[in-house]
Amino acid sequence: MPKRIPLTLITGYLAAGKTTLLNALLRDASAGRIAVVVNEFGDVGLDHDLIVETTEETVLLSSGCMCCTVRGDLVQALEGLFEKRSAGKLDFDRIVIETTGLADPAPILHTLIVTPGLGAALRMDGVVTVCDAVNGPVTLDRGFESVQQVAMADVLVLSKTDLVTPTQAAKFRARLAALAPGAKIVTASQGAVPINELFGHGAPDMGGALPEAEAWVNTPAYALSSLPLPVLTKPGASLAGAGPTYGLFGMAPTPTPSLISAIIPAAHHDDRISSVSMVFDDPIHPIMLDIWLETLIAARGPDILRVKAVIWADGFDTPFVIHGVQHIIDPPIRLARWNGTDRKSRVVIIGRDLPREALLESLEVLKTRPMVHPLPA
Ligand SMILES: Nc1nc2c(ncn2[C@@H]2O[C@H](COP(=O)(O)OP(=O)(O)OP(=O)(O)O)[C@@H](O)[C@H]2O)c(=O)[nH]1
Repeated sequence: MPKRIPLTLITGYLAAGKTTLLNALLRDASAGRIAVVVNEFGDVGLDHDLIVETTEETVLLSSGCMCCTVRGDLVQALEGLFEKRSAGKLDFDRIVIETTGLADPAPILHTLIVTPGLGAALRMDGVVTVCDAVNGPVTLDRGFESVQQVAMADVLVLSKTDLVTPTQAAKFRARLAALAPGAKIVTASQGAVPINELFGHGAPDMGGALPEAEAWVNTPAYALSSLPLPVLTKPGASLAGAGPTYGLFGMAPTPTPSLISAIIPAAHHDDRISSVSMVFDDPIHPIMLDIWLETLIAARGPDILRVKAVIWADGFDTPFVIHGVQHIIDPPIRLARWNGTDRKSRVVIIGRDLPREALLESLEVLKTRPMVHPLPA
């Protein structure tokens, strides 16, 4: 099977410093051959002009915000890059997409996973969110889009720290770390960031091994996180009472907006993000994994920002990596190597308006075995 091309998504709110980061990246000879897709909202593709190293490999999308209207264009642009590569007209080692400041990364990742052909040709190598130390705090207060961009990130690039005091920068950094406990935070000076800090943060591919997988899921970071998270289920609801319907979340599958706004204070967007993690010492039964995933997706698919998991399944001698966005789960990738002793499975879920306690309870189902009913005599 040909090696999949790593794809990095650069996102971040308006004027956060995305193009500055991209330019610095393209100037760095150690970054390898990069094909770039830029999405500029509006009639004039300004960012394209601003990209100093404009090359054959740069594709500009300008018909709207990538997460809403131009998903077809995005697919075409990427397919076009691969066609030229196959025809020997250009070559690249990775693809970088710069979104507009308004983009929600979830549907973009979703498109990349579900599009036939692209899913097999591309490997998500990470969501990089640029956060501006000057306007970032206010931006997070004002718009939930920017909070989601932070929550989904594998890497957070802190820009414009030269324009704030060290105390302000540290306070902002702490807020980012609370929103995205598993993300790496790096500081950029005019976009300059060491390449190894930006790349290599996606789910490991087939040849991947345990350390990579552990770093990607990063359960310890989520275990330490102590965000004041909303609880939507009634206290004491438990899996045991859920019965054969597997109503793991103890609530209606689609909560009404009025219920959400009644329970979650709209003023503090950060509180709407929840993340949970769990480590399992024993192998997980594949049927229980299916049941859990299907239930999670059916009940709360649109609110799932990421599911990251390394699963040691009953009956397999190497683990699987699972990556999900919204209601789409990427086909599991079976890792080639494992260290032979640690057979722990790790699961992280990042979502919006999700009941944290109920999510944790739902994960308990992965410790159980399917019930086997004896056949009638
Ligand atoms: N002082 C300072 N300015 C920066 C830094 N990074 C970016 N800028 C400036 O911030 C402004 C916006 O940067 P861009 O890179 O265009 O931001 P963007 O996120 O691509 O903007 P949009 O595509 O319009 O959303 C530019 O004037 C940059 O020069 C930094 O680290 N320090």
